[in-house]
Amino acid sequence: MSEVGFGDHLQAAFQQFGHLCVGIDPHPFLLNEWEFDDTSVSLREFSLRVIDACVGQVGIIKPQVAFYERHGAKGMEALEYIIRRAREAGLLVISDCKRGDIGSTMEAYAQAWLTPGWNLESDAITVSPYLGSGALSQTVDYALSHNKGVFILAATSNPEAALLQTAQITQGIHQGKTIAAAMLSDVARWATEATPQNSVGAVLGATLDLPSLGIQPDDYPALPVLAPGFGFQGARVEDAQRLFGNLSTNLIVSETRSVLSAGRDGVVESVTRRAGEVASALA
Ligand SMILES: O=C(O)c1cc(=O)[nH]c(=O)n1[C@@H]1O[C@H](COP(=O)(O)O)[C@@H](O)[C@H]1O
Repeated sequence: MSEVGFGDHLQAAFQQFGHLCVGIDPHPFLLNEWEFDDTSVSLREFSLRVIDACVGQVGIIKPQVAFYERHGAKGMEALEYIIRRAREAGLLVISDCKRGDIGSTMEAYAQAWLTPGWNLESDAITVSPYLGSGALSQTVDYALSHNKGVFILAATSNPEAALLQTAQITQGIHQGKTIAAAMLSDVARWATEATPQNSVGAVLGATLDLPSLGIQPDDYPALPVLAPGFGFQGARVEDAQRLFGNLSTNLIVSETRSVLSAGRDGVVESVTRRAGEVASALA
């Protein structure tokens, strides 16, 4: 019997709840709006409220690790706790830790975040290929052999990224492509070869005009795509099919501030409404 991997859980989440992923980024300004102080205890309480609002409405959450790291060991303890609670409640947890280093160091990060039973065990992580995508091969192998997922940054939503990610490669198998297109091709190759399927994906910002980065979405297989940039950063989910073409099949629509700025009293309504809007946009 074949193993049930991250990709299978992702498909089940899409089918049951649609494509919304609620980011949990406890910005100090959000903590303040939610009438919490800026402490590790508040991080935990804030996150648990978001998790409660998500259970039964969305299938995927994405805690942003940086906001927990801000509080040192106590913040990381809060993160461990909320990841465990979310996974016990049936949510898929993509820990947004954006690790990127040489291969042997990446292996340690993969162990930290993707080992069953370990403190930070998540269902998937985000990683950066900007030390060379080959440096991520152990991470991809580790994730797949533990039925976990990996999302590799290809084209990011922030405007500063363009200078680097639109630069053209002048040698090797990707000669003539932009860096973003080359990264996406590498991710697509891993994604196609991966078993369990749908467990390796790319991060593509929804704020981008992909063709201007040399990326024609319909030229790629329908790999999982984590797409931040909807909502607060300005992209509209109504445009998702047009922006992502074939890649919208397995699109994870990631939103944080647009959903969480509803405040502690409005978050349940906000998550429910947004999940419905995303489901209709990608039906
Ligand atoms: O990997 C990410 O999630 C990510 C990639 C990217 O290209 N742009 C981007 O904004 N993000 C993350 O998505 C979140 C932004 O959420 P919003 O509040 O919806 O803008 C933050 O946690 C970012 O670190």
